[in-house]
Amino acid sequence: MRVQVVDHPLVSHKVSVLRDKNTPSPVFRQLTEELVTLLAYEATREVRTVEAELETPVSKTVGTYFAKPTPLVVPILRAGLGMLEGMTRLVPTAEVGFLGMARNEETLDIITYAERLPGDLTGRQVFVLDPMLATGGTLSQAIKFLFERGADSVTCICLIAAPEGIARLESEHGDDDRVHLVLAARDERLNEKSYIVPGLGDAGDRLYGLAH
Ligand SMILES: O=P(O)(O)OC[C@H]1O[C@H](OP(=O)(O)OP(=O)(O)O)[C@H](O)[C@@H]1O
Ligand SMILES: O=c1cc[nH]c(=O)[nH]1
Ligand SMILES: [Mg+2]
Repeated sequence: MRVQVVDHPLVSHKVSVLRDKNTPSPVFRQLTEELVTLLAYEATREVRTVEAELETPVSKTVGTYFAKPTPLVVPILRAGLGMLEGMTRLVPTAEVGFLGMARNEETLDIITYAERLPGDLTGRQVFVLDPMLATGGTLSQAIKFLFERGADSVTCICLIAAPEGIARLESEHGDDDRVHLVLAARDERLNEKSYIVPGLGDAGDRLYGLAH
C-alpha cells in the first residue's frame, strides 16, 4: 500500500481554513471540492491510458486518452458526497457508484445502508472518496467490498487521516500495491471518542448539518 500526503501550500492553506470551527458550511463545501481537485491530480497519475490518432488544424498526431473501462469514482455517503463534484470536474468521463456507510459513534461498528455499484468491477480502477480516515473501519470495509467485486485497484482520496487508521489499512494491505492512499494531511492521533485530533470535527455534519 502506498501512502501519499500531498505537500503543497495550496493544500495546507485550504486544510487550515477547513479545520477552523468558525468556517461556515458553504465555505467548507467549496474548500472540500477545491481540495479534492488538487488531490485528484496526484491520485489519478496512474490512470490507464490508450493512444489514438487525431488531427489538429495543422497535422495528424497521436493523442492520449483514458482507456476503457473508465475509472469508477465511489463517494462514501454522506461526507464523501461533498467530494464528488471536485472529482468529476477533473475526470468528467468517470462513472460514479455509491456506498452509504455510517459509523456508530458509540460502538464504532460500521453499517452499510446503501450500495449502488456495478455488479462486476473486473478491470476497474476505483477511486474512493471519504474526507476522514479515523479508525479505518469504514475504508477497510469499503476496500474489501470493492476487491470482492473484482476491482483492479483502489485509490482512497481522504482529506485528513489519523495514524491509527493508516496503520490499520497498512496491516491489512501493507504488501498490496493495488491499494493507494492520497491525503491532504496526516494528523496526530484519535481522541477517546475516536475523533481525529486536531482534525476538523464531524465532516458530514460540517458539510450537511447534524445527522441526528
Ligand atoms: O475511519 P472510521 O473510524 O470508520 O471513521 C471515518 C468515517 O466517519 C465519517 O463518516 P460517518 O460515519 O460520520 O458518516 P456521515 O458521513 O454520514 O457523517 C467519515 O466520513 C468516514 O466515513
Ligand atoms: O474526526 C472524525 C472521525 C470520524 N468522522 C469524522 O467525520 N470526523
Ligand atoms: Mg459523520
